[in-house]
Amino acid sequence: MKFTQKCLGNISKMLDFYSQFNPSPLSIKQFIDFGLSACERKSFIFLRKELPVRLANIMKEIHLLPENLLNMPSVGIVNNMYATSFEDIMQFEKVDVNETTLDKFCQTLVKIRNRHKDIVETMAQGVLELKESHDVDAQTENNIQYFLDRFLMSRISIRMLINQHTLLFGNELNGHSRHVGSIDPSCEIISVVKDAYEKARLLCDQYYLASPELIVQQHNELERCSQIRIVYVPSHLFHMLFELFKNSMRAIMEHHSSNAEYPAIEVIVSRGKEDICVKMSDRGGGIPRSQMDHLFKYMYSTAPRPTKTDAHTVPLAGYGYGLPVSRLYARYFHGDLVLQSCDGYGTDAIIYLKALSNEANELLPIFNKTSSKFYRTQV
Ligand SMILES: O=C(O)CCCOc1c(F)cc(-c2c(C(=O)NCc3ccc(C(=O)O)cc3)noc2-c2cc(Cl)c(O)cc2O)cc1F
Repeated sequence: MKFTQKCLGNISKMLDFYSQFNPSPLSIKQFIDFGLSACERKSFIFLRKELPVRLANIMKEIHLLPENLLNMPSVGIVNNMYATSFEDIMQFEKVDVNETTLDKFCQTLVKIRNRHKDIVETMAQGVLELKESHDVDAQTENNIQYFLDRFLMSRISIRMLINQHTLLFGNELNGHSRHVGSIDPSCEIISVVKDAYEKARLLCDQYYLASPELIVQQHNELERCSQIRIVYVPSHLFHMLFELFKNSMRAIMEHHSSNAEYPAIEVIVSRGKEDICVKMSDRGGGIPRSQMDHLFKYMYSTAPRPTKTDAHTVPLAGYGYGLPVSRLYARYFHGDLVLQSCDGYGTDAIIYLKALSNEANELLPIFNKTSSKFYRTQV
């Protein structure tokens, strides 16, 4: 069914209302402080407004997408999912706060999280449908890059709010007693590095029957001899590191395919006054400077879906969104992920994280005249 015919029903008025508000970014410190006081009613009151604001902001942006993309079947599915989830939350807009509504709210959040769990793949399928059915000009490609960065960042932020509430107040056990929701107040970075390396090494050994070793060091400028720890979401850090290890291993194994020896991957974790950095260096042959930007492009990297059953699919290859999404995770709390490659030698990937939790604020896309203008006036 054409997108324009899709009936948004009575929610379009509420979408207009809630999209007038800017999302309210929270810092990791605020997440922790709130989580330690853990008041379910306050969380409910905050979320029953903030979740519709964040959903409405990104839904208004979906409606500004180029018609060609908007009418792709998979994009229609995503739009309907968001409309359904928006309606689910609207049920709680004016209800009395009691035990029953709090339990129902938690169940609704879990339902929404499950509904949206494959949205990245569904969106990637929509981009693939567009590539296969239309010529995509530079302006459309730019619009899609701009939109997907914002759409996927919005999704990270909505899942963060849902996870905090369901882990703090739902029946889910987060399995780590000291964690505050999904946040580890004392996340030991080197442990996450080693965990991500071992998981990527498993895939590498399965496909290449060998894998590069890991050399990891740390340099703590502030407290010389102690482990470098951060208040952070371990699953976000794992996601970034796992992606980078897969890419480094793929480059090393392909570049040294005729050798019996493989150069180790070197990781340095450093802590300064402002930043914590995780630098991953490999000798995988590197990429020409002219090709570097492609790695973060959704359109360029949208490869045909790797068939799950095809045993010969390179297990280190995904849908091509691994790197841009990893950079969004780094940027979500005002960090970054950058690549420096030396063609013919190897690649350094650096994850920058805010050392101080009060500076690690959510970076949220805001739907407004500026963002709308971007879709209309791209040259
Ligand atoms: O499918 C996915 O999701 C993973 C998508 C991603 O798949 C890639 C992948 F894992 C690794 C590389 C790659 C190459 C390569 O491949 N070099 C050989 C070549 C030589 C010439 C040219 C050229 O002329 O164009 C291009 C590459 N060299 O360094 C890296 C490299 C890339 C990243 Cl992001 C990293 O963190 C570490 C690395 O060592 C490229 C990928 F693209």
